[in-house]
Amino acid sequence: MADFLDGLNESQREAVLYVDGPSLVIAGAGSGKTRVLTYKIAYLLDQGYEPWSILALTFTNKAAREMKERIAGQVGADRARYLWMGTFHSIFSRILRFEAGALGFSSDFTIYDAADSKSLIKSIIKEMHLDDKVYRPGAVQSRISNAKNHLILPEAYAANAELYQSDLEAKMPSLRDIYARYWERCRQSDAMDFDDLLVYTYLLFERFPEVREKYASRFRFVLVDEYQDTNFAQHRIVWQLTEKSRRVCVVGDDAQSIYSFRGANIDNILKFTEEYKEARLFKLEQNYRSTQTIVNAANSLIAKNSEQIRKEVFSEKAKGEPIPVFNAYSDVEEGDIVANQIVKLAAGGAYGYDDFAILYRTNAQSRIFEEALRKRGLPYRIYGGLSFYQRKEIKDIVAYFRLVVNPNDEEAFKRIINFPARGIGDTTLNKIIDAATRANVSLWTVLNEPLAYGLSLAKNTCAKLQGFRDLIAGFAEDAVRKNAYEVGQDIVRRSGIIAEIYRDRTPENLSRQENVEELINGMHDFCASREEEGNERVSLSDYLSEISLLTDLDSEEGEGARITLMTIHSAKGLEFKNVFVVGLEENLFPSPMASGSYRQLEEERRLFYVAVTRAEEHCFLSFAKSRFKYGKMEFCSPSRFLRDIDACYLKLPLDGGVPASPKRVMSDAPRFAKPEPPRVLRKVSLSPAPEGMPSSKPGAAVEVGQTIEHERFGIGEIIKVEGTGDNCKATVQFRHAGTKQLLLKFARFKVVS
Ligand SMILES: Nc1ncnc2c1ncn2[C@@H]1O[C@H](COP(=O)(O)OP(=O)(O)OP(=O)(O)O)[C@@H](O)[C@H]1O
Ligand SMILES: [Mg+2]
Repeated sequence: MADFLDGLNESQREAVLYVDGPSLVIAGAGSGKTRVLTYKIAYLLDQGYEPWSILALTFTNKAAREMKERIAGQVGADRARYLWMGTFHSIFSRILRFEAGALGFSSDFTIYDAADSKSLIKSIIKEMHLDDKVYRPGAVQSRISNAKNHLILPEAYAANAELYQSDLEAKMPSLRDIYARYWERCRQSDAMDFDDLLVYTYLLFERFPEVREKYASRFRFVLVDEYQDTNFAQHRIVWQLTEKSRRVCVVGDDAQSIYSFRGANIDNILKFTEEYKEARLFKLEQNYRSTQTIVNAANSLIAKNSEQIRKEVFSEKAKGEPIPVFNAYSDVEEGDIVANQIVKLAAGGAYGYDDFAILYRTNAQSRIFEEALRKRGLPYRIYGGLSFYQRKEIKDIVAYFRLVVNPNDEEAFKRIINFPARGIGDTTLNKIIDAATRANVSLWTVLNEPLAYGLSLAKNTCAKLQGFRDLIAGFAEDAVRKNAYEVGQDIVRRSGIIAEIYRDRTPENLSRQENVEELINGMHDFCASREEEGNERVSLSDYLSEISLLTDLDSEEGEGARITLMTIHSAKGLEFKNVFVVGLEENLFPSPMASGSYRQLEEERRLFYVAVTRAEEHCFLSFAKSRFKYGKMEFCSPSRFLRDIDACYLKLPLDGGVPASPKRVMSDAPRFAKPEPPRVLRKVSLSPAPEGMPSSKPGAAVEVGQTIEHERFGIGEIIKVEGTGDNCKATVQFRHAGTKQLLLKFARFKVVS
């Protein structure tokens, strides 16, 4: 024990060793808050706490995984495995699955993602004959979400004069009715949206004191990272669990609170010491991440905010170089400057590609950087694009899975009732929705007995509905006996989806085919690994619970080092040797939505602080003087935030220099980040039989017999080449990934021999 405490400084050690009551660690970026939590958990385990009695709540699942790995290194993987560690959403969905019955849900309840809830809100607005230009679904969704994050349920919402007033001002007087209807519809669908996972956990503990007691005594110690970004609901749940035990430790930095648009509230930090009166406050002042220049620059920046808890932060690392500010002529040139800098730094040999991150304010900025990196053959990975599970073909299949597991799932129902096309049109669907709404039942219930619910339908429409019902009911029967992988494969084949996407061999379809195979392979591996852990039959429902909260941050790291591209919001808690903070322009960063409000401007400044403090050795800032926006060129002026950093820490301003001559190593990378293929041998290929004669070799630089190295599938031998030009495809027998057909235009590989 003494050994590993050596890795802490005096104040960190004090914070770790204090376990007798509530504590709060407030400290600046890079000062070891997350490290304190990690060590504290190891310490608790060492003190005899059982792993399952420790609950640690992190901001991303990835953060939880990394923490667990570190703890495993200290106390052994066997013990670390049983820790309750994850995001609020993933931990509480687990608890809710156990306790769903009490709340009137089944344990197979669906989790609606943001797109599902938006789609349901859209239908409701339509059914209520409201104007969707006034009641914009996105705006309605965020108001409902905000209410939920404040634990305001529909009844209380309707009774609240202040909220009504605000809805009137927004010209949305019916908002409370939409909310009430939305709430009911989710219940009928046996579905919870992301916010519900918190609301229902809170309700569970509030309405069932014995259940609350059970969890409050199971979790003997509760720890929370990034506490500044918890919302009211999360804050209350932590209170429910620890009011009695008082064993709670939260860490955070008010200067990094960047999620107020999601209901996070810095006041939670302040309230903590009011509610846990005996709480001990620990401060950490030494930054172990960044050079002195970066720390000082960040300090000078955040000092411009008026609302903050005063803290000292210093670094004893190298002084470091002043922060260069690049002044690009255009957005495209900004991309080139950044890519050239990376080439230059990487050439020195001191850095791998995973030592670089490009951080931007909005996802839309990624494209330019992608192109610049791609031109130079630099490997990268984008986070925050569509995650694998949000792609259309995957969502379609997952909708089948969802309906099979939970036939009441309205959004899944609507998505696939006529996909693939089976002649059931919108008119019929609308009749079903109407009847279901009138009778307060799910769409599935109406589908089962259309006549009983007064549906007037043509005979052949009835037959089609019956066919769909039987298809799903058949899968559901199988799902009780078979494992997720077997049912999944069956569904993909028998639903007609395979026929649909193998119908023609357009490049889009080829990539869809690959994705579907990826999904099924993923299911195979999921079942295999769960079975290895001793689970008997891994059900489709188990699989769905596993994937419904995954984001692209959670997919496996790519093989080989890559440059990271992400928004600053997703970079929270992370660190990289070299960080590029780009697009520092007015109307972009700060975001145009923030410029009008002092509070929001301060939040944008905190966001900038988060960005700069991700850097360990080099931080680069850049802005462009012109940028393509909404299809036209706009001139931009440098961000006011650049003036907030003391000039002595900056190297001002630099022009781009000569763009490097682009060299091509790999061809086009796909637009979105993709989960890596599982490491075990692939068990299935869903492709139909290979086509007859190989066509003549096209102009592409590959031929049968060559060995290639693919970025994701590894080493393989080309066994067939067909098609020409853009349609040129190679069939490759990979050593560890089975046989794949690659469209050369898109494939990322190099010829080895
Ligand atoms: N006492 C220490 N000795 C050596 N390295 C340390 C020490 N404390 C922290 N570090 C290192 O400093 C870096 C920052 O630590 P950590 O990520 O825990 O900070 P943080 O306060 O959580 O930062 P953020 O506010 O960005 O989340 C990590 O690489 C960590 O391993
Ligand atoms: Mg941290």
